[in-house]
Amino acid sequence: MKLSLLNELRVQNPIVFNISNFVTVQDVANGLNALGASPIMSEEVAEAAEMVGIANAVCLNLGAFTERQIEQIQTVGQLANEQHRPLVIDPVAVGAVTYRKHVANHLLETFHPDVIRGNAGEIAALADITWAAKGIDAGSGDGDLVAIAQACAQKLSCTVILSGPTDIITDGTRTVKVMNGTPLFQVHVGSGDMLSSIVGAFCAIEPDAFEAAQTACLVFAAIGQLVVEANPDVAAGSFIVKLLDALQTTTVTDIEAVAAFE
Ligand SMILES: Nc1ncnc2c1ncn2[C@@H]1O[C@H](COP(=O)(O)OP(=O)(O)OP(=O)(O)O)[C@@H](O)[C@H]1O
Ligand SMILES: Cc1ncsc1CCO
Ligand SMILES: [Mg+2]
Repeated sequence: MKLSLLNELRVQNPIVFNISNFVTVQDVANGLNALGASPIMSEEVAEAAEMVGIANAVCLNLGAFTERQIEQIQTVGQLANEQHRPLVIDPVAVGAVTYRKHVANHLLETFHPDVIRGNAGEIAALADITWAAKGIDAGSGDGDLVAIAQACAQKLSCTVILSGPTDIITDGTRTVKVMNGTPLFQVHVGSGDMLSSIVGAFCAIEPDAFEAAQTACLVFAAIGQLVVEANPDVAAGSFIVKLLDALQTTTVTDIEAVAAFE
């Protein structure tokens, strides 16, 4: 685990270009900014090449696309591959809505992501494994989550993060589990979207996507856990405010004190 990447991120202030969704775009922008990266968003395909050109990483969130945005997402994904920018995909609700699964599968035939970050329902759907996803949430199933994440990584030849109470990070061969976090992440819509964009920020400074992904998961989950440990009465509303504060102020030493991974 390369936790020192957090210090490098704060020095390098990488630009992360996000196609976000209208629900959580502010969380994504402010989460990246607080942590020490430089977010930029765009919904216009005409500026796609220039946007990818200035970006150090690209994160494509499939949370609320329109037909027109599918074209933009495809163009940006292909440009990221051509211009060798690290590419992260967040396949929101592909386990619950078949249209989204078809679109995601089509997009993944047109470009290659370095990392896919989703919850159990989303990763199972991309791996074609049966799971009862529930809307944007993970839902329920009785499969082996490590096997599901590895199957998805092998099928799509990329690093996969299956997030939840334990985050599973795998490139299909190597696998790490991050046990930090807090259930409060689940009561803030956008926690997952923030994590996906932060994975992009770490990929901008670490060429090994598996290393970048696991560090991003530990940093984000541990910071959320530290917020709750320092503020036992925190609840849905104040959690996001304190989380943004902590993304800015938490140090590598603070994270090392609670880090739980294997
Ligand atoms: N029960 C839990 N306990 C601890 N941490 C959790 C729990 N559930 C989720 N997390 C953490 O929340 C973050 C977001 O992951 P999650 O799997 O909830 O994303 P998601 O389902 O895509 O969320 P979103 O609602 O934003 O789409 C991760 O850092 C994960 O470790
Ligand atoms: C609630 C919701 N609906 C579409 S995207 C989104 C935010 C989680 O990504
Ligand atoms: Mg999500």
